[in-house]
Amino acid sequence: MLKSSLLSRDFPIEAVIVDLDGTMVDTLGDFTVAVNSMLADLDLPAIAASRIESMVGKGSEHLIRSVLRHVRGQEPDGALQSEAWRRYSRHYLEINGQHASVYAGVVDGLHSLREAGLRLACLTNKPGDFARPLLAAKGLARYFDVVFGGDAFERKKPDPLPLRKTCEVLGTQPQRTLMVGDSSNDALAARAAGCPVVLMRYGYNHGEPVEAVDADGLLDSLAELAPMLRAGA
Ligand SMILES: O=C(O)COP(=O)(O)O
Ligand SMILES: [Mg+2]
Repeated sequence: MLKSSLLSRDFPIEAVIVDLDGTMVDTLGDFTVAVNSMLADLDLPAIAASRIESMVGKGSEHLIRSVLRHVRGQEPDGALQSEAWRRYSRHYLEINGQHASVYAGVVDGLHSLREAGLRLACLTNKPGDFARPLLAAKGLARYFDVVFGGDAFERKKPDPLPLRKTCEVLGTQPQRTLMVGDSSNDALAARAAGCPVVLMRYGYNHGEPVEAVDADGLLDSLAELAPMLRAGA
């Protein structure tokens, strides 16, 4: 269901910025395998996928820090953090996409948005070197004019900077650029940047119900979006 403000004739949507993890691809399996391989290397105990799910969303450095804090019960020092990061990124790149699946409706949804003449950007907090091969492996890269990872700009979502910069590159105003995400990170960044925002109900919202997040609508499938935008144009 979308709020009517999103369908305003004053600001028709010209471009869509799409989040990656939890929005287009269910990557929890990849995160779990890479994190637990890293923990095994460091002789640390494994962590459950359900726990990892609540730690995903603020980029890989944040994930590693949260995992180490959880399994050791204390803040990791810089040396452990960098060794963990080195091992995690090696494992992640080895298995990238093998334990991940594209959510139902994503391919149809992206195809329809392009058919409707909208420009598309992928903006994720995942490092760009992880995101680009994943999009390519899942056949999603072709839909995007640009792809920005969490290391593309000085700050990540929930800071509005990545959305503002992406709008600049797309050549669209924030009010005409819709953010599609799955978490409060995406919604906070969009609100602060002045972009309308819709969230998928099925993603990872730091273990919190997504219904509680301030957004312009919630979707069960990305395939619902283009017909809704067309109806409001
Ligand atoms: O890698 C993460 O932490 C989450 O990435 P996302 O911004 O695509 O949800
Ligand atoms: Mg996400």
